[in-house]
Amino acid sequence: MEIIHVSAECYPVAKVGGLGDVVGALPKYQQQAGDIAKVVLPAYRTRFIETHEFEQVHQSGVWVGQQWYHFNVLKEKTNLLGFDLYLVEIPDLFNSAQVYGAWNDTERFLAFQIAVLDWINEWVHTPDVIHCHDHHTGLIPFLIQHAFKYHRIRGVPTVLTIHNAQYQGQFGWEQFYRLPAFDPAKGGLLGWNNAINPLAAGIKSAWKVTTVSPGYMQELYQDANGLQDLLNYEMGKTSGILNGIDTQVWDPAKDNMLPANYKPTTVAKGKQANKLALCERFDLDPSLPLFSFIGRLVGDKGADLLPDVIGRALYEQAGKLNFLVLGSGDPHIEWMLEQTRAVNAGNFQLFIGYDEVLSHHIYAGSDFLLMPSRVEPCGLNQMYALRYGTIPIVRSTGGLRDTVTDFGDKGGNGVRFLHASSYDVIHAIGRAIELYADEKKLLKMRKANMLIDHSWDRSAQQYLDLYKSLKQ
Ligand SMILES: Nc1ncnc2c1ncn2[C@@H]1O[C@H](COP(=O)(O)OP(=O)(O)O[C@H]2O[C@H](CO)[C@@H](O)[C@H](O)[C@H]2O)[C@@H](O)[C@H]1O
Repeated sequence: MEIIHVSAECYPVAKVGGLGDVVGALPKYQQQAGDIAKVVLPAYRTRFIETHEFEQVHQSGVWVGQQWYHFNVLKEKTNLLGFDLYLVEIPDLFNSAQVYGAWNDTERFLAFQIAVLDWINEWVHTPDVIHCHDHHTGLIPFLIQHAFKYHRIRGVPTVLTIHNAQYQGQFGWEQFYRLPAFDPAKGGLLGWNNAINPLAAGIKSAWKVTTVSPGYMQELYQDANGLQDLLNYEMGKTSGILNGIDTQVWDPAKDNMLPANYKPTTVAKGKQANKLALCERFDLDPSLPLFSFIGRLVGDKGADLLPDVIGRALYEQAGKLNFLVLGSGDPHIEWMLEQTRAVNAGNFQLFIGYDEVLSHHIYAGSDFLLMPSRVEPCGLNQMYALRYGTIPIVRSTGGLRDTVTDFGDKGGNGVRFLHASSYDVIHAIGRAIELYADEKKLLKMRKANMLIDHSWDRSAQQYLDLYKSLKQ
């Protein structure tokens, strides 16, 4: 079976968050299972793209409204990632390393989607399925079915995976002329709430719609940032498939980004060595339990709670714990965290920015990983934490609820709390400090957590079963 993943991110080519991890891993597992998996993404000017070799396999141009853009399709030469990587180079629109947040994002991702379909339309064969990820590729299922120029590939099944329904990519109806000509009777499929909504268009037009955990799918029927009615209407074609993690990239026994490698049997010594190096770098006392946070500093991740949580926990539990935060995002949250550090520097350190190597080191060198997310479709951090013997402390929501159980219950692997409030997070931290004091229990949990299988094998099979169900 030939599967084409179309995405805005793919690790290690271009990664902003968890979407990159998923699109960098799932195709690899599909390829290992004997299928042909290809990934197509825009050619940003990221370090990976600048430092690897590509061959040109196609060149053409697209009209986006009255604007003409030349594009090339480039293929990575060595199959380095374990699957074929194709980049759509549109020099006029993707001319920096920036993935999202450009003033003309709508134009950039529209041109990208049209270029991808134009290219696939020219192939001599057709793929078995086109798998789209998030709203940046959400117009593809609509265009392939209703834009006149794609009639050759009309029958190709499409799957849309929602990694985060908070982001939908809406733009005004006055811009509909930018899309390739389509059957006007079908125009309503593009819209939601008086705007063209690429995520809604994808949900309406894709043959199957998935999201990244069963728990989040259930939540989306109640609240999907305005799309809940649509998801209820389309319920029959929706399902939740839990993300896996790339156990080759995320393996504490072999991870070359760590100062010290370790496995379940050597976790006590290994984690201590990583913690010592981490605490030395950030000037923190290694004898205290280390609570860390890694991620985008946005309200959905509960990052706005961190300044209050850190300030109050360090006051209430003075001298009993340290915090470390790695992330970037909302400038106000960044500023609040800087202020919190200014008065708690001995027990709280902060790295504002994106640093893949440091993130690996924090997963390995921390005792606890905090995830007070308001919304968490799946969450990968808690699975990385489990694999690195770090205890996750999570709000009971979405994929976090599907993967973390409370240590108060038999066989529990982490600490869970209910509300995204400082009070609940601080209470959970208090329970974690008690757990830390029980060395025997902590070690047993760490060892057991490291052995939990969150690899992609099972989920990749679920995707395969889904694709097979689409074969006519
Ligand atoms: N400053 C920083 N420096 C280094 N690394 C950083 C970093 N900030 C984040 N990361 C890394 O980015 C990834 C974040 O993964 P999440 O699953 O939390 O992501 P996100 O919310 O972006 O993705 C969405 O898609 C994913 C995939 O489906 C879902 O799991 C998730 O719930 C959904 O919100 C992890 O690999 C983390 O280590």
